[in-house]
Amino acid sequence: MPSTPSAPVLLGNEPGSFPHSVLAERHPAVIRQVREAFPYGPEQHRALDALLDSCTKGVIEELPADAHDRDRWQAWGLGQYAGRSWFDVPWLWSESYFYRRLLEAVGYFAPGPWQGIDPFRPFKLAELDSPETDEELAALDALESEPPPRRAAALLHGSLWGNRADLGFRLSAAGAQAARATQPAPGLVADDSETLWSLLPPSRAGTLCLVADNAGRELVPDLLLVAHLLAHGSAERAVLHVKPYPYYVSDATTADVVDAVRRLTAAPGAAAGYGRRLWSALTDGRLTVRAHPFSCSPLPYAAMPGDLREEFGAATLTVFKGDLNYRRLVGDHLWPPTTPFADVTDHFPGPVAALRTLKSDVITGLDASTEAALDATEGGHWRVGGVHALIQVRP
Ligand SMILES: O=P(O)(O)OC[C@@]1(O)O[C@H](CO)[C@@H](O)[C@@H]1O
Repeated sequence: MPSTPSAPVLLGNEPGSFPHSVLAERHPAVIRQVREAFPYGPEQHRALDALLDSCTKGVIEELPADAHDRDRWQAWGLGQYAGRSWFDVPWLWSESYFYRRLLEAVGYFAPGPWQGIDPFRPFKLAELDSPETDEELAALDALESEPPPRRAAALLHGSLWGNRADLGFRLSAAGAQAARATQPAPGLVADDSETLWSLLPPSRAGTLCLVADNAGRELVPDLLLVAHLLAHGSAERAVLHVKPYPYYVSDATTADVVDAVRRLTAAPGAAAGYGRRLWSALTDGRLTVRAHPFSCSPLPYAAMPGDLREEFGAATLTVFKGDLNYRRLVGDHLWPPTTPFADVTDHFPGPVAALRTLKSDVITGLDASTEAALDATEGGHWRVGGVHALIQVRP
């Protein structure tokens, strides 16, 4: 990336900054929420107390000697960061490690009765079963009479704005306020959708990779978009990348994909048809689910391993959903907002797109006039408020 100016890596150690608020306020709230959602035993409560203490006042600790993924975390930088404050290491690293330690505290990894029990599942299911989801699915009926390109555009926007359905974000006051302030639908700060569609013509054979973000009300529209693209020949195959374990509260795992597809098949109207098509695409291999360990890595995608690089390199297009995936795609730096998206993604091995609502300080690819207008009307809040969105593509 020779022409890209360097920019500072985001850390969480500046009081008053968004990253600091996530470490100091959102993480304790996540611990509280999880503790209240399950009848955990004394050992788990003690482990949650210890994590709360460590992540707010203590230092990053090594994983237990017998942890199944100790070597992996060493390779991802644990040796370098152990002993340092959670606030002084790269913010992305600190957040990812928090979720890893939270799962350990509730017994998610250890053989025993709590192994594999997703501590965020009650919140994800509540959202999937909500009346809002019913309404969104009912809206599909009206789309049926639209010509396929208009339907595709509507489904793309459904998937994009579905990214507001992020349960971690709603844990912070700013997030809740932003969700209220978003009526009617706010504008896009960058829109490369024409380029995106040019990479997915109806006759094109090829593989679409979609790197999913949140379960529930984001994953459902993601799946609807994938079903449409498969049905209309824009992709011969699709690969849905999900998280291998629960992460950032509402990130989608394989279990969440199953819940979402079952929700669709059981719905009335057109939604059930989408569900049946997805079910058969999963069954015959046109749609596959991948849960690569790197999906929960604390590192940017520039550092992805060879197998993933090969896979993305062979895809017609890879779509990254959501704020965190955007941070990992472009690098978690405080870039000047006009830094070209093509420059910060030139490490990526194939055509790549980002669909994201803006919920953190990282931003690239803006016009100078757009940046100036946003700053003038909203101060810095537009970066983190979840009110704006972008569609960016590097062919
Ligand atoms: O990736 P998502 O679900 O769109 O958003 C993730 C998020 O809520 O969590 C991070 C802070 O904890 C930020 O990247 C962003 O605010």
